[in-house]
Amino acid sequence: MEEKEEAAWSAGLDVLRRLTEAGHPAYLVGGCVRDRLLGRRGGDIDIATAAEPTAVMSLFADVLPTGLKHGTVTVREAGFGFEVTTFRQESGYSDARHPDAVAFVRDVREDLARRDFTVNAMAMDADGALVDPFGGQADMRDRVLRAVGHAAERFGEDALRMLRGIRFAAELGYRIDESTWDGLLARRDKLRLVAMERVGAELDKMIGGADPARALTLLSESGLADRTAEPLPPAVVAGLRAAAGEMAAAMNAQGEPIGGDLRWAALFVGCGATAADVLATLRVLRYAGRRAERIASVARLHERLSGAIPGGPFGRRKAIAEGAGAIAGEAREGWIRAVLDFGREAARDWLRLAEAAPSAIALGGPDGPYREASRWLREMPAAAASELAVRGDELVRHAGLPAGPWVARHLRLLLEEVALGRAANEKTVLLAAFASHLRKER
Ligand SMILES: Nc1ccn([C@@H]2O[C@H](COP(=O)(O)OP(=O)(O)OP(=O)(O)O)[C@@H](O)[C@H]2O)c(=O)n1
Repeated sequence: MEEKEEAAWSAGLDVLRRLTEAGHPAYLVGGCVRDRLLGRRGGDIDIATAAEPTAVMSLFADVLPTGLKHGTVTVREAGFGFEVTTFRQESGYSDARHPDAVAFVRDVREDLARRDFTVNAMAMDADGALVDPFGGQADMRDRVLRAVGHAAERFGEDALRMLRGIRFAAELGYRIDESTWDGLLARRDKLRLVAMERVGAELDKMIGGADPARALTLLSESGLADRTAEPLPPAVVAGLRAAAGEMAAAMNAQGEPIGGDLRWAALFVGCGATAADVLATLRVLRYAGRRAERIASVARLHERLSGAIPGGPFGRRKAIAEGAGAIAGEAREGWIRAVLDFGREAARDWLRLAEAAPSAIALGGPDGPYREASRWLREMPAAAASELAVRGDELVRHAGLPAGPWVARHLRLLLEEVALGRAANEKTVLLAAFASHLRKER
């Protein structure tokens, strides 16, 4: 991985040299310079130059006009793509997201002046020399996130920058400069102008980042959490406020770090959001399909286990942890039924959360029954109808009845018996059990 990133970096420098040799000042700019100085690798390598797009296009063989209106072309070099953008100034911003007009300028400093934060407003030439007119290096040293120039203006130009600011502060572990924070508070109502998918993408980076708990705290303190274009469910907003501390345990877990989807699940579970809140939130944030399903399944399973759904098995957890026979048996059965209802995947996800943050997630604390549950899950001979030693069409043939919804119902009955260890997962055993179920139904 590292090798590939170094190869991309040196290909980027080649592009810079080609431009410079043709008489056009050119620099690496923005996030790639910031990350390089911080010793971080990866991410896009962006180039800014005095050359106008037509001049850039004439210099490179493999080049695509990807954003001519904004002065951007994509140069492909050594198998990597680089956005090369003409130095520009922006003006207008009537939608608080995009400039109404851009104008090409001659000096990289003018280009840097339109950027959001000092650490993002540095340029580096092909020899590694920095252009740093706003004190980005000093702010890095002091670990402070500061807007370039007048903060309220920067946030008014593009309201997304408020979320970016919180993300960078959390990711880099920087404090937010006071006048930058004041500027953010002054413009926070503009957040409603930002498309929800953009809000979702920023939140996702915060949750998946280095310090999600801090990001959530800043979101609440700034009031941005209640100012999105489409409201987040009140339970979630309240949860962000209340649970950020507790969630730190789950999301910034000391043990095996958990990935983005599970962190979302941890957040929801930890703030007591219902599965319905979860789905509503993910819909508002435009997280589609499988992801939303995965996160919601964990929340549903947790809801079941915590007894929010009647019959939750982990209610008398202390007794279970102490191994009290009848209650442990009941818990095991409840857990197995929950696994059948929500799937092995959700069960594994939930167990990983429980292990990562026993006090926040696992009902019953560090000694709670999740350890037993892990064993119960491993010992289940089948967790889905497809794992049974008998298929639906065999039941149809055996019964001599036309296929119908009864097939799925009977497969489920057989699955429960197998999963609970009351019947062996063998065809003859299952067909006999099926015959007996049929007789009872008549
Ligand atoms: N709303 C924005 C977005 C970007 N930029 C500028 O454009 C650069 C590149 O933006 P982008 O690639 O979106 O972000 P990065 O800063 O590279 O960081 P990340 O990739 O983590 O989002 C930023 O560094 C910043 O100089 C900005 O001023 N305002």
